[in-house]
Amino acid sequence: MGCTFSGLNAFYDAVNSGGDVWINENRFRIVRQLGEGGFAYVFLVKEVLAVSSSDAVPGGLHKKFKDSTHLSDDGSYALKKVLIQNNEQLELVKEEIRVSSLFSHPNLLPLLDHAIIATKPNQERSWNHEAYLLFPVHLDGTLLDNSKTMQANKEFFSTSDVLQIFRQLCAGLKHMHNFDPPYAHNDIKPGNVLITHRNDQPPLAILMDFGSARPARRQISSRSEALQLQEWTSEHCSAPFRAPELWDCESHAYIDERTDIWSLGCTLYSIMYGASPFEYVLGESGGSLQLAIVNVQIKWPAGPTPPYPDALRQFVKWMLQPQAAVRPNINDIIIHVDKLISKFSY
Ligand SMILES: Nc1ncnc2c1ncn2[C@@H]1O[C@H](COP(=O)(O)OP(=O)(O)OP(=O)(O)O)[C@@H](O)[C@H]1O
Repeated sequence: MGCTFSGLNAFYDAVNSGGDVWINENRFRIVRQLGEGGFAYVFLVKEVLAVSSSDAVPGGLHKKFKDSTHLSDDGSYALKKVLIQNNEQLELVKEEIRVSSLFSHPNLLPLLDHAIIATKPNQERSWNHEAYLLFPVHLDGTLLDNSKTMQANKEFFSTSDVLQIFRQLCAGLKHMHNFDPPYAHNDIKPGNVLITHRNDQPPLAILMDFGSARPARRQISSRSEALQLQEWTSEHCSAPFRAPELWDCESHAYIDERTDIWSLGCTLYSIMYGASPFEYVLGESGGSLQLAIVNVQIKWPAGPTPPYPDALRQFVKWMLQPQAAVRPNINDIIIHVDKLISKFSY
């Protein structure tokens, strides 16, 4: 049994007992593991409803989120368990919880509930912690999972599905970029997009993992600030999707949410071809990912398949503008993708 961590209002009780996990007043049974991250495990869980009670259905979460379109009909959810071994990790999880709770948009994965508990004292005699974050579950996997399966089967998304998936990501990202203050997601990549296949409709795309999201705009005014930014991004922004200005930041620079537009361009390329335009370097001995990115050495697949129109390639190139100051913003991107949708969707 865990010991309740108290100190801030945001912390609630979570108690492990008999294979079930309590998050505040709701109880969940672990069904199976769905995935794994750096210090986290993600499980499929099912809400355990109170028996012999006339109001057992709907469950506690349905009472709490009456209007939410994200709640499941059958009480299934995704539970992320984060292992926390030091204060820095504790602060990072608290920040992930704070930022995840800011946004409300159909294409951004909402945090439904959370709990942080103290477990057992570590060698320094301070407490270890575990955090439990509850999300809607999307069982068709991430865009990365889908791309891998499709590549193995020599399949690819239709032009129409590429554009519709991308349009949804833009809608979610616009919510973050137009927030007051604007937020950058900082880790846009296929592994952070959940996909749900639907009958007679394009796949549903939901952006997740706000662990690296931060207020987007900052003025860099010294060498040490530039190096600090580079160090932070090397830990938080996946390298094949990281914008050039985050690899080699000048001592006087203005950084804004257009770092995400670069990652969005790499993600559009990935929806089409299954990997970042710069990921090929990782497979080549001696190749430098940083050089390929800073010099925008995009490798386009040869051959007629997949048969995407040249307009899509030009769209990717437009987002992969190495000078951030002239890179388009999310509103420009949405205007353009809508034009492409009306031209190429049927
Ligand atoms: N809501 C969900 N529904 C279904 N599967 C999920 C959900 N959330 C996460 N997963 C699965 O768990 C994996 C890890 O989740 P997540 O990316 O949130 O962990 P992380 O620790 O932040 O990972 P990383 O170290 O890559 O940043 C995902 O790649 C996905 O396969």
